[in-house]
Amino acid sequence: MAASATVLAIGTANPPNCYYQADFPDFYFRATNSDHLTHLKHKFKRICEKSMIEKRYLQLTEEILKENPNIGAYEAPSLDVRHKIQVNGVAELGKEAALKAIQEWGQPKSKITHLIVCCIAGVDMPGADYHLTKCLDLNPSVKRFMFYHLGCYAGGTVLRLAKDIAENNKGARVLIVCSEMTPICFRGPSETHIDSMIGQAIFGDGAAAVVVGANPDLTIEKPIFELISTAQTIIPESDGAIEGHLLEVGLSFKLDQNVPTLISNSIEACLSNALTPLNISNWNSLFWIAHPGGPAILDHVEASVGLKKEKLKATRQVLNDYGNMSSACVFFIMDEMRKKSLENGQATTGEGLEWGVLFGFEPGITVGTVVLRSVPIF
Ligand SMILES: CC(=O)CC(=O)SCCNC(=O)CCNC(=O)[C@H](O)C(C)(C)COP(=O)(O)OP(=O)(O)OC[C@H]1O[C@@H](n2cnc3c(N)ncnc32)[C@H](O)[C@@H]1OP(=O)(O)O
Repeated sequence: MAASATVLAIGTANPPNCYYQADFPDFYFRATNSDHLTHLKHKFKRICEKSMIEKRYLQLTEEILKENPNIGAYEAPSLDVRHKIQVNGVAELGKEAALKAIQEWGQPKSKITHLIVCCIAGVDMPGADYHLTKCLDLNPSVKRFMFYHLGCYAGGTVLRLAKDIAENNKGARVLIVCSEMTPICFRGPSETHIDSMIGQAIFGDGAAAVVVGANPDLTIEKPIFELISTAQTIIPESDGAIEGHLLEVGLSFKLDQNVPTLISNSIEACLSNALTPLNISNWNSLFWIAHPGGPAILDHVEASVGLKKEKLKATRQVLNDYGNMSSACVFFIMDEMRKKSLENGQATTGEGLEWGVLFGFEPGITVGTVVLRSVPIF
């Protein structure tokens, strides 16, 4: 095995409350006391129907919303209560995912040398990295990195950092935890802020954890994907297309209607930059792990680079089963892909293919790219 960093284990977790998309408009309008806005409810139903999501998991329940009506208002001071729910929530969900990853890795926690934690919500001091170190009983001297408020490209960002750490610190084993929760941005509907309603229709809660290390000891460790190279870029002329502002009323999202076009217009250049060094120019020869921002983005990407339908199968499956869980999504897709590859008797963890690409994107619009190499399945 080459010296590139490898993903050695993956764990995922979701809150227990499962919401079926078919029932969500009724729940959302009832729980936010908005049933009288019938025109908006019809529009929200249309958006949910087109979301290509079957179900999502959310920490918020009708009970919590009844007890804290300001969370369900469109615009009411509610940061304190949202914060209270999330500071513990992100650490607890992250812990569940981390324990699963550590269990799969099969090595003692004391071997974890670095911890990278990433979440949009729950900004606090000390941060979720501190709480996870404590509640996972990691070495108190574990080297910690905390990323708050990045958004969906962060899956690529944390892999880039983990790769650099693992390849430049002999024996390093890096635990990444991405824990994403939506109470920070849940709010009632508004006629003048349809893109906020799109967020309510697509975002879900979930956490993912992975262990990354270079030069794995193949007698006790089992690589899943190799991390070959990483890149990040800002899409031209995309200023302000995706924004998130943390306000007294919670996190307020702006999603321009041309986001799918902006992303799909830039994808070819990102692929060329990442894969020309490997002499790869046939995008259908790759396995794909694309952050599922929304079905329109996936459709536009497919069309713009001529992808065959099956290329985004794992991505679409995760969108269908969990919605858009921001930075955690790409790790759910990695997990789905390696499991399906095994189940289907394919030769590698990447649907039988050798090379793959991982994409994340976020406010900026920033695109993060990671070139992956699969591992043979014996
Ligand atoms: C959290 C992060 O950090 C990063 C992220 O992932 S950000 C999230 C990025 N995702 C997106 O921007 C969502 C991309 N959009 C989509 O996937 C799809 O447009 C969708 C699921 C929302 C709707 O599906 P669609 O096939 O496009 O349906 P379409 O009929 O065009 O749109 C449904 C309605 O929503 C409206 N709409 C769609 N996108 C909109 C937008 N960005 N702003 C306002 N309205 C919008 C349409 O005008 C339409 O309204 P009517 O029914 O009244 O005509």
